[in-house]
Amino acid sequence: MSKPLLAVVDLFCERDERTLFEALSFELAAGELLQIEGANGSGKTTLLRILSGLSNDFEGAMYWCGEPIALAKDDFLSSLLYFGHQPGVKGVLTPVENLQWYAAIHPALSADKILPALEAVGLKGYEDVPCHSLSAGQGRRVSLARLYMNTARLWILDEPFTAIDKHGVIAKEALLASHVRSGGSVILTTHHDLTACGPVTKINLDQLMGT
Ligand SMILES: Nc1ncnc2c1ncn2[C@@H]1O[C@H](COP(=O)(O)OP(=O)(O)OP(=O)(O)O)[C@@H](O)[C@H]1O
Repeated sequence: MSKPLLAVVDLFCERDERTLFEALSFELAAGELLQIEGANGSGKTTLLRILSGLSNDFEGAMYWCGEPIALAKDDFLSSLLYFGHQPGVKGVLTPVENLQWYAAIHPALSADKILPALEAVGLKGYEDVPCHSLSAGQGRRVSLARLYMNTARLWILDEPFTAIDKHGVIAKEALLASHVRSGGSVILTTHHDLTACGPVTKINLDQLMGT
């Protein structure tokens, strides 16, 4: 049997002496979409940051393709696209410049896909406008354009649909569906009901903690 892409064993995390989650174990297979649910403050962002290697403030173990994640770090990081709560878009740069910068620092991003990606997120005509002149939703779309440019096996997405209009959400759901169909995996948080992504595995942090 093939090993899971990511395995999480007995994760425990507390902040300010409050347990956010404990005894959290799960496996993520290639081609699986996992939605982390929970109320505001339940620990979704904290969990995603731990899973992405951005926070070491936890107990428990994680495995990447069967290897302890510390030993598989290079492969794990080059296989990961993390989309954080903040758009990560520099206002003084244009959408094209922002994406050129992303492509330069992330090996999973392909620079020749920048213009098609901006068109795919509805920003054709805005390629060379400084991002501080864009709306909140357009700024978020610049960041989301990264998803159209990359081949990372694992996407970890924190509230990717924030500030995105209804048509944009439908398009992003189709993109997630296409990613998992082609064998990619997704872990995301969203308060939207996912209706067009295919099968969704869910973990609810409130239920885990009995709150
Ligand atoms: N660096 C930190 N130091 C101390 N407490 C923190 C830190 N980061 C998060 N917390 C606390 O941990 C709890 C969980 O925060 P987190 O952002 O993970 O929740 P969330 O489920 O993503 O919430 P939301 O749905 O509002 O985005 C909150 O009470 C928050 O105040």
